[in-house]
Amino acid sequence: MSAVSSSSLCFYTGHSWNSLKEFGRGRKQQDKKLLVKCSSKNGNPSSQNAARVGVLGASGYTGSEVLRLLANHPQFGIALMTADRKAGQPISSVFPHLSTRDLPDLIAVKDADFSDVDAVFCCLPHGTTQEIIIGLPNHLKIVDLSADFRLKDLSEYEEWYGQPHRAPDLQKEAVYGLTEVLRQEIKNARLVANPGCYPTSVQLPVVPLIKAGLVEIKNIIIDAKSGVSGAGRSAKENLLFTEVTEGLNSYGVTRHRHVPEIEQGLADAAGSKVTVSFTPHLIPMSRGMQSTIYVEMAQGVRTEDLHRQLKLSYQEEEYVVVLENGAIPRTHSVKGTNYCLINVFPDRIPGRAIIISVIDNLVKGASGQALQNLNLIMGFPENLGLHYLPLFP
Ligand SMILES: NC(=O)C1=CN([C@@H]2O[C@H](COP(=O)(O)OP(=O)(O)OC[C@H]3O[C@@H](n4cnc5c(N)ncnc54)[C@H](OP(=O)(O)O)[C@@H]3O)[C@@H](O)[C@H]2O)C=CC1
Ligand SMILES: CC(=O)N[C@@H](CCC(=O)OP(=O)(O)O)C(=O)O
Repeated sequence: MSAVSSSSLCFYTGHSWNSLKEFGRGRKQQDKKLLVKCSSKNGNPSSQNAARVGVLGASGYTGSEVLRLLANHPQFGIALMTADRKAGQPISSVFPHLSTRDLPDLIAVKDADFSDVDAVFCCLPHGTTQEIIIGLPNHLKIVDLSADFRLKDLSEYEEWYGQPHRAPDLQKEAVYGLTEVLRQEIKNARLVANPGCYPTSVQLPVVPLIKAGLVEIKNIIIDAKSGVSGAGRSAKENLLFTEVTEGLNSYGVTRHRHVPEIEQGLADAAGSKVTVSFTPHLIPMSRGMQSTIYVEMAQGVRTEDLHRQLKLSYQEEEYVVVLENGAIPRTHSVKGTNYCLINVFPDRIPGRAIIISVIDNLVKGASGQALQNLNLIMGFPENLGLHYLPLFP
């Protein structure tokens, strides 16, 4: 846990939750000190920025979120950006919303020189990622947002991603980046495999309950919904406005590539194999994700026990917030932020519980968690550059 003191601030968004922890006085003072060290207000890399960062795939959705977060980061300067089809274009034309005084108007390049760069966020499609990362110089710290280095078992990678892994040695070195669960390992990593958005929303509530032996590892059912930005920015027919709006689309039914990632994380918590039912859905909103998770409780366990355990597990955490009894997590409450909100409800079927977990797929589900991880690797407070309140409505 970073050296953050967080005080509770009460919010009222039409629902009775009040436990979203907000920016404590201690943390603001700490950030002020760091800001004094940073000469460049506009995010340009300067000798006084503590680290020079590259963003690979800066013209995509997660790349743009990394840039937005870096604009507000006192210690990271943006040293370079890469793109594929959009190489040669300035960021102000690729993302007009990012053409502000707080970001340098860098031109995206195809081939970059990394000699003067300390770390990269790799926001590229899976498959392409491993080919690019294998050619990067060894001095670079890498946070990879793709799925390429998440699965420890290479035969599982081949089975679910349809091709053999082409960087097996690097895969062995990678540390899975579920920050709240693997913080100590992440601190010492050179290559972090940032988790997928659905796996983040599922593992954060379920891992502590499995570790505590409060839920059975059989019969876990996950019904998950994602905003359309989860599918990336490149044009696809099934993502046209007309295809997506005013409807709900299930996809990957019985076979989505996040199944092995979820099962890997839950099996690590359980110490034995876990099999889940997982069905994702695309819903007509631009960002946000909800996982509704149905679990069977261990003999004699009640939902109050699950709630108490989650509160305990996350009491020191800034970004995972367990709501008060009965409060329903809403995607609106996390939009644009790095928070994961969780709550637990009794099912009408005796012995079962319903867990609801919400995140912003582009922030805690991708770029925000990636920044949390790079902060840890570079020895900065974990929450640096992540101080965003929800965009509501
Ligand atoms: N969107 C989300 O919610 C989440 C995404 N992820 C993962 O993060 C990664 C990035 O996702 P996202 O930002 O949504 O994807 P996008 O499709 O929006 O962006 C992909 C980026 O990669 C670049 N790119 C594509 N092909 C190549 C190539 N052959 N060589 C170099 N650059 C290339 C694109 O450049 P150009 O624009 O010029 O073509 C673009 O900058 C993916 O692996 C994704 O699965 C993880 C968690 C959540
Ligand atoms: C809505 C949508 O299409 N979502 C993506 C998941 C986004 C993500 O987390 O992908 P990675 O595992 O590649 O990082 C999907 O279902 O494939």
